[in-house]
Amino acid sequence: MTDLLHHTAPRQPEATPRDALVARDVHVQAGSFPAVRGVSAAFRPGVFSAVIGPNGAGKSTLLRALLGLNPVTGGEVTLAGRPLNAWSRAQRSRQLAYLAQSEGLPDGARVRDVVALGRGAGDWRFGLLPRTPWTPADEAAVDAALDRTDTRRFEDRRVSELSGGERQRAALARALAAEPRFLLLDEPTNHLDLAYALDVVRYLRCEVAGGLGVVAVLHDLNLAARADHLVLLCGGRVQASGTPHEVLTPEHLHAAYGLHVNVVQHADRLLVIPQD
Ligand SMILES: Nc1ncnc2c1ncn2[C@@H]1O[C@H](COP(=O)(O)OP(=O)(O)OP(=O)(O)O)[C@@H](O)[C@H]1O
Repeated sequence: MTDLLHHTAPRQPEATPRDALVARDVHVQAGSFPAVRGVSAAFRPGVFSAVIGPNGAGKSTLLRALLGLNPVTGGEVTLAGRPLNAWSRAQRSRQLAYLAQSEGLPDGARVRDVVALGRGAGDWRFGLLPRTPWTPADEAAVDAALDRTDTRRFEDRRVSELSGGERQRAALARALAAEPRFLLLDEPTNHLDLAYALDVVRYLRCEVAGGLGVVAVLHDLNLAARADHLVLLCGGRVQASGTPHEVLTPEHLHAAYGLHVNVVQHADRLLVIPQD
């Protein structure tokens, strides 16, 4: 526990509030490979956390363990102080939303119907089933998610007619429609141009300001520098965690990526520039 407090937010008196999503000494096997080896980290509502690290560091495996999708083989994950497996699947899915790396969306469906899936209105793999009863609160949550991701203007278009960036925003709207306490995203800016990638980060920042806890796996360190809290993984272990200033140091990045980098302050944030 002491170690956990030290790693997460050393200057904040309440590093692990009661409503946090917490990994304590978590180990996860991926097949026979120990992909996550003793990770401790606390993720809080109202905080934008990013999990960074080189390819194969264990980022996706950790994210799936935080969602209860990968069983932990040691340690535990707790949500609001209760072990994740003490929550029913339905309770858990109301608290934790997931945006996977390659989010499969039903090509033939309208964007609005896809966003409605976030309310549990069916599963596209089994057909778009209307949720019953469908309430005004469900309708309002879909509207709000469309507005907050700027997807309402194409709510009647079919997924097959969207660009990659529009598709990603529709997927984000679907996740937000669930009104989760935490949103966990695996490389949400993958394949997006700079403008779309910044849009996604901007939308996430707004949600965080409204109290959502965001945990995003990010490869782009200059996007990750916009997060509040970073966890740098390497070889399945935490190399460093804390604020961007604490984590994005030439020493930590050299240890994790084997690269020499310069880290400079630009306006109100850090820029990581490889020397090679
Ligand atoms: N089913 C599996 N069987 C064996 N090894 C696996 C399996 N799934 C993942 N691994 C290994 O576990 C390690 C961690 O994988 P993971 O996908 O979590 O890493 P990552 O940090 O998300 O990587 P990337 O940035 O490349 O997406 C990798 O070395 C990977 O090869």
